[in-house]
Amino acid sequence: MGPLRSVVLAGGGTGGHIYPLLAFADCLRRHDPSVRITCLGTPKGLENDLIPPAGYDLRQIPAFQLPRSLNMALLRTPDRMLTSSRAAGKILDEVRADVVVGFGGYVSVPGYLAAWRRETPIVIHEVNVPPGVANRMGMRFTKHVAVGFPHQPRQADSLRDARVVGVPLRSSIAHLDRRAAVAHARYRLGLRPDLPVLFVSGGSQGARSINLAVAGAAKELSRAGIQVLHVIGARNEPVSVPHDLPVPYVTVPYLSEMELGYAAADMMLSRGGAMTVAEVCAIGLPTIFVPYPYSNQEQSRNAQPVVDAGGGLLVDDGEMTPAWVERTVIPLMRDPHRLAAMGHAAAGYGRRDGDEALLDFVYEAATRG
Ligand SMILES: CC(=O)N[C@H]1[C@@H](OP(=O)(O)OP(=O)(O)OC[C@H]2O[C@@H](n3ccc(=O)[nH]c3=O)[C@H](O)[C@@H]2O)O[C@H](CO)[C@@H](O)[C@@H]1O
Repeated sequence: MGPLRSVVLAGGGTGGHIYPLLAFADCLRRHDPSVRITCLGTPKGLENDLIPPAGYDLRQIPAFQLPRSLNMALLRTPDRMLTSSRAAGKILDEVRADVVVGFGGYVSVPGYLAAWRRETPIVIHEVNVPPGVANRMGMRFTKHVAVGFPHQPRQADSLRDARVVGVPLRSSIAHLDRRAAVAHARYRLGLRPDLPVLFVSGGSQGARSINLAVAGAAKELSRAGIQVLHVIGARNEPVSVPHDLPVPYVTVPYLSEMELGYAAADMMLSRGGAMTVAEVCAIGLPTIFVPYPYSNQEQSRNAQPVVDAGGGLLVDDGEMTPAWVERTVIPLMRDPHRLAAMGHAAAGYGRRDGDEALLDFVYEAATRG
């Protein structure tokens, strides 16, 4: 592999764009501690909470609102986007970027534009079908497109020539041995070691419908001897569950050490964000997916292949009621054989080496142009 001296990483807004960026940065640093890594972010995005604590240089460029459609974005290339792209360009020049790797989200667009103007190689990593607006814009400037899942090139024309590399996952998740870590994880989370655990998460923002449905079933779950670990979402109102439940029902606004939740869990109930799908499959955790209903079926498309392989269930958000949770979750959680079979099927769809595969692709793109 040829040497890379300086790499600029762009992606932000939600956890779904930032976590793969960080996992890739870790992989890059592991392979070559001398490579300079610079991340582009906006002043308000979640990247400010996640990237600097992970030890990476985060440079802020001015934020702008990206229209939801590509045509609108191209028609009304707003002044603010140009201002942002000039700011990104200054950073690329200063760090002498060899390559820009973008993970989507509005902050990646100025990075793509600036790199294109300088003829700096661009690599795009996309985890969704269809690709987001930012990455679709970026694809006009590069042929180096990588995707997270094998079904994406079959389902979106724009991804037909993309390389399937998998999804870069945090190494604490990619290398998680659930069986070895379960006792410690349950202890850390205040859960009992001996009873099954349902792990509930609405993605990086939390999900109100899931929160209400599961909390509404708290009494019945508890009566069935099922413990719950429930990530509510930092901006959502707390859920109300009875105080005198006989088994633990633990709620947290956000779980930074997501691997603890994954290790503690026997089953997950979650949104179908692409990172979550990639993570539960990599670790073989059976999951009930409840896709976010307002984003163009993006999340049901993420989860469908896993469900087809037998690794999980797919449920409409509209069905999320306490009665549904009681009817479906309780019998499933009481059936360890079925859970094991689902976990095994999910693992068959997952992979743990997305970071390494993307790194190979980036080296190729940067050295061959
Ligand atoms: C509503 C919406 O548009 N959602 C999109 C958003 O999802 P969003 O960012 O919610 O979801 P993802 O599931 O892709 O990623 C969530 C990430 O946050 C982490 N996490 C979550 C909760 C927590 O307490 N702690 C924690 O660390 C998860 O481990 C995961 O790595 O980006 C995804 C990737 O582009 C898309 O597929 C989703 O459709």
